[in-house]
Amino acid sequence: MAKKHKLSTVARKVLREKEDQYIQELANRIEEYDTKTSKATTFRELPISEATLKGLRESAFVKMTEIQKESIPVSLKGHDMLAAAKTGSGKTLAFLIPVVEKLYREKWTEFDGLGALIISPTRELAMQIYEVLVKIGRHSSFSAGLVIGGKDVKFELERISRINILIGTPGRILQHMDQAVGLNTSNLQMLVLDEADRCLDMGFKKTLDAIVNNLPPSRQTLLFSATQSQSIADLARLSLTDYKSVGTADILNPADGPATPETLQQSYITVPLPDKLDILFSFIKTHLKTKMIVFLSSSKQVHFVYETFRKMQPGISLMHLHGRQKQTARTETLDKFSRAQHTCLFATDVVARGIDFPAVDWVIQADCPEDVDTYIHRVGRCARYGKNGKSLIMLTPQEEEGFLKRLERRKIEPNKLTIKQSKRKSIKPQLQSLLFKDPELKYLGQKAFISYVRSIYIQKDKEVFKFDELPTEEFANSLGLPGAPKIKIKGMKAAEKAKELKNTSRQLLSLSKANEDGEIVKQKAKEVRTKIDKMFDRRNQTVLSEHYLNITKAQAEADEEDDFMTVKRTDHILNEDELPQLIAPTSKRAQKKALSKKASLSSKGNATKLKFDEEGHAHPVYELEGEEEFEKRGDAESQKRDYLSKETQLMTKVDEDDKLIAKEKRQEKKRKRLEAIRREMEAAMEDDSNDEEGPMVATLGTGNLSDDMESDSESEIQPRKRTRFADSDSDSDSDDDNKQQIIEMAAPETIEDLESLTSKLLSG
Ligand SMILES: Nc1ncnc2c1ncn2[C@@H]1O[C@H](COP(=O)(O)OP(=O)(O)OP(=O)(O)O)[C@@H](O)[C@H]1O
Repeated sequence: MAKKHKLSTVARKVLREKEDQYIQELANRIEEYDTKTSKATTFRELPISEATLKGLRESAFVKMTEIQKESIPVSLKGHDMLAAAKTGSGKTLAFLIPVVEKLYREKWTEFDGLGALIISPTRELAMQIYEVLVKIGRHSSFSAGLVIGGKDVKFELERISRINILIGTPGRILQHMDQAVGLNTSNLQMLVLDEADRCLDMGFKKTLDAIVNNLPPSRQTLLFSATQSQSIADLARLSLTDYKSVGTADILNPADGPATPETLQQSYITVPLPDKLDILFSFIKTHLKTKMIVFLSSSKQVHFVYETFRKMQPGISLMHLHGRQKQTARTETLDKFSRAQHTCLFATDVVARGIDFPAVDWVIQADCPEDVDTYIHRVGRCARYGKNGKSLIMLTPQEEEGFLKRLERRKIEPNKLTIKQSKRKSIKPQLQSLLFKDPELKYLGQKAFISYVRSIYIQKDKEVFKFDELPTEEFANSLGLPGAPKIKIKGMKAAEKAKELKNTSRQLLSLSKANEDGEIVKQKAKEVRTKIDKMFDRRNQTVLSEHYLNITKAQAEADEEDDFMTVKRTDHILNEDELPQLIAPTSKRAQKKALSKKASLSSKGNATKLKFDEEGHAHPVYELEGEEEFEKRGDAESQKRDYLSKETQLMTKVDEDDKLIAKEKRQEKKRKRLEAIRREMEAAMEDDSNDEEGPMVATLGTGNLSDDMESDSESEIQPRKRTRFADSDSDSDSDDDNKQQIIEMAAPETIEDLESLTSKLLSG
């Protein structure tokens, strides 16, 4: 036994020496590789390790894409890099291979701690990078981990110290760095920023600065993106030293052609805002045998369109994905959509960047993106890796000219499409009926309306997004709403504010308009209204007012719109002229009601208030006291002084109490305001792909990602069924040497399994 052990030690020593020699050879080959003259087209021709080559081969990666050919040899040489390449061109491998190779050449082990940090702006993208890393690094001997928020930091701490390659979203990574015994980055060799320009966008800048300040300056840094919207100066902030630019000229210089894939067929249609949903529904109905993504501007839009279209059954499976869903739901949808053949996914820009969905036929941009970069990333979800794909953008007449001009500047010239009249079908009546029947849907509609209007209002590019020209009333109708919910925008002009103030007499107005159920039936001058219309209005009023009450009750609970927009009123059309006056009820029923109220009051005459003494005798509230009794209590002057002093004391006391109450109220209000700001910041980070504050966490070695995501305590994690896998080169576990290559692990079926797979130290 001892002899055997000695032998294997010797064998290991020999192996180690061989490995050292091999690594030295690799280093020499890298040194000798001439990035200008060498014409390697396959991964095999690169100076990279057998372990990585094997991982690549087993994942069917043989030939390199352009960006891979250009960037990998340069990164292998240890240069900092700013790399840009079109969507779907294989950037993920372009940075993962140098990362894996660097640690391999450094003979990194779990005891060396964190060797590489990969930052992605969204959780979904982080998970995807992780999956690719697991595939190509399956024969490498270090661990990888995913930190995307959610699990309490303590839970991750023990595991994080053993991770060699960490992938995560900026917020969560920083959170770990901020821990007293947090992430130890002193040994870090490489930093990668995927979707670098997005990582530098507003909201991430400070976080990234803080992260970078925590990293050793000697590291190698790689920045990758499909667009380079930020200036080079911004990127240099990340202390790129003596960096090489790869592929950036194509992306930055429109003269070299569009920044979109050649295999992408791009088109646009001009659609008035109120017709958008009709056209979208017709489009889906006529493309049932396709896989498409429909981009909308906000989570609420996505939610509303998904819920209503689902009820109208277009004949294709529908899915939805946005930043306000729980991470488990998001992951599940991503997974389902990836596997589906014919389906339609409604999404926000949370999946606009980086996500590699297989075989997407169409990308529909139902709402205009905020800028051309977002356009490029959205359409980049199809036509990936040389495959064909089609995109369609719906532009309102207000947006058309401005946005096409911006696209043209980047050499993107989509074809104009027109819609056949015969294919046009209005879904307005169906939507109205749906919303009429389902108060929740109606509420969603109102929220969708508000968030769309808000999204236009907050756009920076006022030449494209013309808030003042929004056909709000027609748009609200097109969503199935009876009218546009009124929206108050902070910073309104004084005149508009005065107008709002005028509305305070609305209660009076409402009273006289109340029907027998106490509901307010809105009047629309000279408009013929059906019974259904009236019922619809009544329902509408009830639904929103209920929610409105909830919204106004606690400002702190208000969602992000409430910062600068609030639902000001719930009935939709208000004739300002009729506001402050006393209103004569117009309907017969209301007249009758008003009269009967009046009649009943007058018939009762003026009420006299009485009070009862201890014997039960009634007295008027105010009784004149007899003169004798009055004089018994002293002269009038002293009685007056006593009375005044008593009342003053009382008032001082009441005043103090009032002040105390007012102070408490102020403090409460302040607390709520701060709370609202905190929530809003969290929501802003959570939405639009800025997900690092969210509640999800996954670390390598937990064994099951979904358990991590759902459970709050370690104890909730269930043990999994374990399967034995052998290294493909070893076919028996009977002999001791082979036994060393056998790893016990769970069957890799899902991302959770993949994650647990990398937690093991696999032998190379
Ligand atoms: N060398 C290769 N051989 C075969 N397939 C590849 C190769 N490189 C990448 N791919 C495939 O091409 C697709 C796009 O790759 P990837 O997601 O890395 O693109 P990207 O450039 O990062 O796109 P985006 O800018 O949208 O993030 C993926 O499905 C990937 O598996």
